[in-house]
Amino acid sequence: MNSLIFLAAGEGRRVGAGKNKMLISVKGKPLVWYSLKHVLQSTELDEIILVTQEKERPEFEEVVRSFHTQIPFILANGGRTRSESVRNGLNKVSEASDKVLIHDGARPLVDGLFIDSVLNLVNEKVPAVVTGIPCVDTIKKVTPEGMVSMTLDRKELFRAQTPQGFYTPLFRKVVDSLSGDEKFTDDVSLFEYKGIPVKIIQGRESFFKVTTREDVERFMASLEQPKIAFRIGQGYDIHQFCDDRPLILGGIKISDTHGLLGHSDADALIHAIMDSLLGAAGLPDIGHFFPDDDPEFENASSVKLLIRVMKKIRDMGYEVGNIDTTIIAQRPRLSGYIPEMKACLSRVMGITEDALGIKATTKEKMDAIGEGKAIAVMASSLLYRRNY
Ligand SMILES: Nc1ccn([C@@H]2O[C@H](COP(=O)(O)OP(=O)(O)OP(=O)(O)O)[C@@H](O)[C@H]2O)c(=O)n1
Ligand SMILES: C[C@](O)(CO)[C@H](O)COP(=O)(O)O
Repeated sequence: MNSLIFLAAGEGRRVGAGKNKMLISVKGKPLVWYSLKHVLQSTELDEIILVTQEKERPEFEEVVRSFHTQIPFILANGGRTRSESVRNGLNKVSEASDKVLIHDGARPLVDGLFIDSVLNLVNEKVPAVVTGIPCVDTIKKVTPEGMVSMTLDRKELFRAQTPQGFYTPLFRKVVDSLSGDEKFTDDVSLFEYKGIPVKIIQGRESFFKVTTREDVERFMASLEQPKIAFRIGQGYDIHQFCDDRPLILGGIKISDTHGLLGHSDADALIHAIMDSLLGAAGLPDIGHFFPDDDPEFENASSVKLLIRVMKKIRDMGYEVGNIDTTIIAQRPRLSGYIPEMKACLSRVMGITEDALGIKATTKEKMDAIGEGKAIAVMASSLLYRRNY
């Protein structure tokens, strides 16, 4: 059985809102609503121990009711310190609990899948797991007089976050063995103090704790922007056949003659893909970047142009979700070449083969393409960008 102790009994003095920061209203909902919403995305939790100050209980109960969740919520009284609140919460954890997580309610952007992955790591042999962020700043140890006494080796330093997970029977034992006077600022410290190994895994910056007024603003700003921006784009290209050029499609030479007419190597598949990528990124088309009267691009390899387009979109922070294409050609028969095209283009674009669709069809002998005078290609791309 999996339990989570949800800490919400602080005063929020450092935020200075004149009330518990968990009850600050953000877009019409108390901050605790966001934390609980994310915690409730977990599929592994069997009970939540909600630790609150007694006088604030009704407000928290109202938030819990609003979720209409099946997970039992058990209420515990907050203590004078965070550690005391943890103790009180632990006293309410069910006897049958195997694993217990402790989570600061003040980390509203935690996610349920992450909670589940911490739970899955904990067992009798790995009895304590802490999440943290490797330090990127140089860390100074300082004296009370404001002088630097030493510089710590940041390679060995992590900033601890919650959730922190424990094998419940051992956690109970450790908590019972302490006097309660020890000063710990997080929960795995109890295990470190007792010499019990603690595993650390990487948390996420987004799980920051709302501690100051700036953190409240950072949280509000995070609600304004979508976490992932998706962009779609389409591309189309058509080239006439000619007798005296090689036929190159998808970066693959299909024949030495009966190729396509064009300023570059006339690889219509790559051209349509490039236009779809550029369009998705809101950029002008390939004619703008690789003009057909510029000698630089005469007989140019379209693979090389594709590399340049990929760099442009990656520089803007975009990644390819997937690309789908249809080659419309009456001749030659292309199905045998498609695996090679996929291998070549996915390598060039740095995407997996399953992110690239290449299909071929004919025009049933109708119109110029159907008469074998040209090849056309349609492409669609999905780009995404993470907003941090
Ligand atoms: N006696 C306490 C103190 C803290 N917490 C909870 O522990 C988490 C982390 O604590 P902190 O950020 O220090 O919250 P506050 O104590 O509310 O803030 P402050 O120290 O600024 O007063 C918060 O979710 C807080 O509600 C708690 O349950 N009981
Ligand atoms: C547990 C903790 O969130 C890990 O970073 C942190 O130590 C809590 O400290 P606080 O002073 O109670 O906010």
